[in-house]
Amino acid sequence: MEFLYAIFTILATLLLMLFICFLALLVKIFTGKSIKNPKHPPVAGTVLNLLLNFNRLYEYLTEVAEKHQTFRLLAQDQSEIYTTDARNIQHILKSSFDMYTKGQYLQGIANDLFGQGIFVVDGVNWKQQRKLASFEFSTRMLRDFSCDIFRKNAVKLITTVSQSSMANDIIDIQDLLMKYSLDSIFKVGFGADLNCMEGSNSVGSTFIKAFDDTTSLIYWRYIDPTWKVQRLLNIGFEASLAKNVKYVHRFVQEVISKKRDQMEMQQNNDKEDILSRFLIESKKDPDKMNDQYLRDIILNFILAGKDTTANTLSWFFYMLCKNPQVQERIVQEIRETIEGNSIDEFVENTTDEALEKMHYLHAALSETLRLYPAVPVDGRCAEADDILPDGYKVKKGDNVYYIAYAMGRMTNIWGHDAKDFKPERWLNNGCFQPESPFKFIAFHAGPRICLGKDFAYRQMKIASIGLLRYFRFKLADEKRAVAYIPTFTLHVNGGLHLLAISRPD
Ligand code: HEM
Repeated sequence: MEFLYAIFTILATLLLMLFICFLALLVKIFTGKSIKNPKHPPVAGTVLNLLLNFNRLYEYLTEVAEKHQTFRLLAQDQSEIYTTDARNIQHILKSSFDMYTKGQYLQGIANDLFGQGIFVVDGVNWKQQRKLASFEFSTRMLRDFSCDIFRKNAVKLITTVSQSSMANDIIDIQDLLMKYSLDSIFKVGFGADLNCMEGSNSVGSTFIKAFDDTTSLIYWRYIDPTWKVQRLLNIGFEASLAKNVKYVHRFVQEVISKKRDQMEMQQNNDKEDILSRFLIESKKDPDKMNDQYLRDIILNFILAGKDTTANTLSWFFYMLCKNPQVQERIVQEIRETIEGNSIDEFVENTTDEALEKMHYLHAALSETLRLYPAVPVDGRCAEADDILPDGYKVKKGDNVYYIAYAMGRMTNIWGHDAKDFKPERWLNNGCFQPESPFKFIAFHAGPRICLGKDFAYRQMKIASIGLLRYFRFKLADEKRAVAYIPTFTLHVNGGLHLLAISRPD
């Protein structure tokens, strides 16, 4: 009885909070001076519209963006401005970089998990991490080490798919690719083996689950206006979030301690992984670069590298099943470029040189990211009043978001066939032609453009070349609708179920 009473009290508190938010928004709608002012972006609704359309969030934003290139949704304290205008995007991400930051809103939401990591911080902290990480990412050592890991893991990927193919089993390719990318980023990040793909490490599976649950629950904070109360009372989603964050932090902390001990024992080993290189760097400034700081850096890299590439590859395979002629065209390019008698020899031959020759594959991956950007919506917070290049006013504290998902589908940006999957649009005489990063915004743009872009393309190419060379993929159930779950990245809801048919040599 007492338990039921507690549940009732919690639900009543949450409903009351929602009701207060709703009233606050109503007051704002009827009294807000800027609501009908044409100098401000048109109001398309309130943030409650996001909650009501949660399951089709990006379709909803696309529909509104088709009517207004820039619009806003009212929130309690500020406006949430959304834009698909490349001029505005260049302004917030580059020309007025210092005026648009990650902001306290995002930091308040993401801090519990990502602490002081590169994704969340601004100013001096960001500059220091960016400088260090850019240097590491440009080294030949990291490039060679990571490609070597991608190849070794690609062999495991092919072997796993081969077993399912022989048994005629359905494969959840997204699940497998998640494991592939987590094993890879873990090895490149920490120099440690997680072995998720082989399923030999139950600790690895528990870590993935805790990490995934944590990121979904953090994302929910954008939608749920009652999350702060839940956190304060340690109830509902927030109670489960707190438990998961604790587990993830403890896990990473242990990896760091182990690495430190290992490095002290083996003075002369090659410091190829990112953590070892940051640990060496930390000796120069041990007070600032303490274990917690290193934990935040590494967690941010896992977030950056795991879901983005695995999700993109999943949508890529989905597109190839929907467009079998593109699948065959890629296989033709693979056969023309890379040879090898055994799987090991073939994968070993996916050298940097070979990857660079594969223009059509590069185009097909970019086309996937145009329609299914791994980060579908991203934004910045205005630190001062401003006017966007399209003439609309922004108030200090407003968030300005760009909708990458909508942009890829807009005919005013990509032409009448914007919604079609056409790798050819990226090619000129068979050679890949890059687009302006403010138009093709999947990797962000300006000084904070994705640091792992080349790294990600190499990883995605090595995995897809290996899989497509040995198998033809088709959807296990053509009738099953494929949709996304709205989180930080574009995740296929319920996985992507495929059949892999062995290709003759
Ligand atoms: C298809 C794969 C990927 C896509 C689409 C992608 C996209 C993005 C986007 C949109 C951002 C901007 C986030 C923001 O500041 O709001 C970003 C930042 C970043 N990405 Fe990626 N990413 C991918 C893979 C990777 C990988 C594999 C790594 C590293 C292992 C990586 C490392 C980073 C880092 C460190 C930043 C932060 C840069 C900064 O704030 O200065 N990314 N990425």
